[in-house]
Amino acid sequence: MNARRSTTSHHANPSGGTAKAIDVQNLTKRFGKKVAVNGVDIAVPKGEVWGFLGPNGSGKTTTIRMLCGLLHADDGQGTCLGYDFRREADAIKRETGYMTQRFSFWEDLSIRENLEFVARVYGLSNRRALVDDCLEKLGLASRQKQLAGELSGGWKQRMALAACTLHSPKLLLLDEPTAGVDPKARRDFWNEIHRLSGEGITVLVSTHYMDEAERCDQIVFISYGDIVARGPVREIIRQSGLITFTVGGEGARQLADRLRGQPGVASVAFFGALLHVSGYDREVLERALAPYRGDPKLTILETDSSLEDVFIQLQEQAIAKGAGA
Ligand SMILES: Nc1ncnc2c1ncn2[C@@H]1O[C@H](COP(=O)(O)OP(=O)(O)OP(=O)(O)O)[C@@H](O)[C@H]1O
Repeated sequence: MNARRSTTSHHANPSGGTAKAIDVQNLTKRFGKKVAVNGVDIAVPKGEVWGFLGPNGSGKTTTIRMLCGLLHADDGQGTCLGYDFRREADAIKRETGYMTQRFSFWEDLSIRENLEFVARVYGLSNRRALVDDCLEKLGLASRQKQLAGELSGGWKQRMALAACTLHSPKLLLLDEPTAGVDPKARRDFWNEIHRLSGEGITVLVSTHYMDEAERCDQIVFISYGDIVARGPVREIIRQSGLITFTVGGEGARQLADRLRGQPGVASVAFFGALLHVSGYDREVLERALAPYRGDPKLTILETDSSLEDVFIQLQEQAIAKGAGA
């Protein structure tokens, strides 16, 4: 089921159009001969939550770091929060909260001490009240004296979110904020993201989790430095043109190897007890499944392709393109 929030028109600006928090074109970064980000365009309306997806090493972190001025772009133009992203990095940093992949706080300081430290680094006034307010909003007040090093993964991430929102940023760039965090803590974390978005904060969040992608207003899928799909989840699934059948029942598992590589079968994957068999041509796909239709122990049904089906396909296409290049 698509768990997306209903969004966004309430964030439209008074002039009628929807103002952009991020509006960059041709963003490019090379490391030696390697092109990590290859002329990417991203335009995120203010107040929306966008998901940034892609296989490991596809350029998500590099893009995020260029957007907040931590990494110099080799090419590209545009604005972040209305500032020129190449020339006004300091202004962007002041109004942006960036959460890195790795926990980067003092493990031997308490939650409160960490937040007070961050408040000092930002030169914020009225620090005590600010930290109090932030602890309260993020449900950290009762744990404020706990050492950061003793927190579970979920609470660490919550503290990191508190730290990167302390200075009231307008934009949050979150790099895999929930990696390794349990489902309940992930859900709580996402509730916070949506609460912040409700306050008008724009969020770009990278993730490998499909359920998280489905909570975003739109997603951008990047592979080998290129954007290969973008849009609301349903739209990406529709545009993919992918057709999926599920195969269930006794013996379904044994079918996987037989179906893989058959004409018309683009991918075969297990989703719990069901086998998802996907392709682009219904007729050819039906032909591949036809020999098993008569088996009374098997149930073969057409289903909506999931984002994960599409994600796997996009990834395989990108790998094939990379191999052929
Ligand atoms: N400082 C660097 N020097 C050289 N190569 C780098 C550097 N930073 C990133 N890269 C390379 O650039 C490519 C993109 O990396 P990046 O970290 O942006 O990917 P990612 O999509 O964030 O991956 P992950 O999902 O694993 O975090 C990778 O091939 C990576 O090895």
